[in-house]
Amino acid sequence: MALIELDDVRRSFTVRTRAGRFRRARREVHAVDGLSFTVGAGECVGYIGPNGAGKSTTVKMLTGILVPSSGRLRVAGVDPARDRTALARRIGVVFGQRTTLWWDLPLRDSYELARRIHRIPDARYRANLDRCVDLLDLGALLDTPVRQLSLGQRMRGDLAAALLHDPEVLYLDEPTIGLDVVSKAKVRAFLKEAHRNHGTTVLLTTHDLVDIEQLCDRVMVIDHGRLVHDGDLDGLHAAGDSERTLVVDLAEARPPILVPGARTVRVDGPRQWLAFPARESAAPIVAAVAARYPLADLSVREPAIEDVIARMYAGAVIG
Ligand SMILES: Nc1ncnc2c1ncn2[C@@H]1O[C@H](COP(=O)(O)OP(=O)(O)OP(=O)(O)O)[C@@H](O)[C@H]1O
Repeated sequence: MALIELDDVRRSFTVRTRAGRFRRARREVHAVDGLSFTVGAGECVGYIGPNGAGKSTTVKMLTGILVPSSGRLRVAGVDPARDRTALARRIGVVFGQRTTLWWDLPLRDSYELARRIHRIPDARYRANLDRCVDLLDLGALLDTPVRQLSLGQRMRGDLAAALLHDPEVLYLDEPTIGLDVVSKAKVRAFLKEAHRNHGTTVLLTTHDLVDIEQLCDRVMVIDHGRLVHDGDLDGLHAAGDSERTLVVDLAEARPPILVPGARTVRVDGPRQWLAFPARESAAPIVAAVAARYPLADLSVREPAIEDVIARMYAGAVIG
């Protein structure tokens, strides 16, 4: 069953630009320009693209905040713009850069408000709150006003608020942006649990390919308001011929490392950067480096989404 359906959806904005000293010209911006896709119940789909590609405009239409200029759009069978209030009980939204929590109130009070707004039955509310507090490690923070929370704590608080009413669909807009490694891991583990054990359908916007790699089976790429890729992450890497980077810290400075399957692209003292195809495993390269060189540390870096998309265009393998 499709929970999200878009058929030739468009949304334009008229912007005024200065054209000479006294004249102003009107220009149409096609933020979303003929999007068609469906997301099935229980899918976790990455929705990525460069800045200004039309991601936020899509999510705003899916939540009913913006009305499409044309086309057909349904979420759980509902037209979001027409029935925004009914839909609000069935969806959850998390924005990495904005909070839906009450700034001056303790976390606990924001959750209590969510309980009333969504009319969550007592037993279900208590069970869901206990689960979120446990998985997101919120126990010690419940009585802290939101404005005193760190970014990572606040994000965990926001995630709980978005899931207390058991939404069928969850929109996540940059849920790991600005978080440290530990907070990112907590957020990802929680989302995995929500998706696997509760069948929540997730649409995830992010600039971090690790989010996609760990959470999504499918990734859609949007650019200039159009869908330019819909498939798995390996397919995206293959289309873009993209590369990951193995960052190697040797025990001492050495000439460029030579191992099969990777090429050394940079050397800075004992640190060396080795590029290898993103769709290949890092394991044999790590093993070869470890067998031949004295190692102090290793890490693998994902390519930037912008680079993957740029390479897709360079290879003109869009589909
Ligand atoms: N209210 C608006 N008025 C005028 N133009 C807008 C408005 N909202 C979005 N746009 C334009 O529509 C295009 C798509 O914007 P959108 O915010 O959807 O992109 P995005 O993919 O979410 O980008 P980012 O990754 O930077 O958040 C941009 O060119 C943007 O300037």
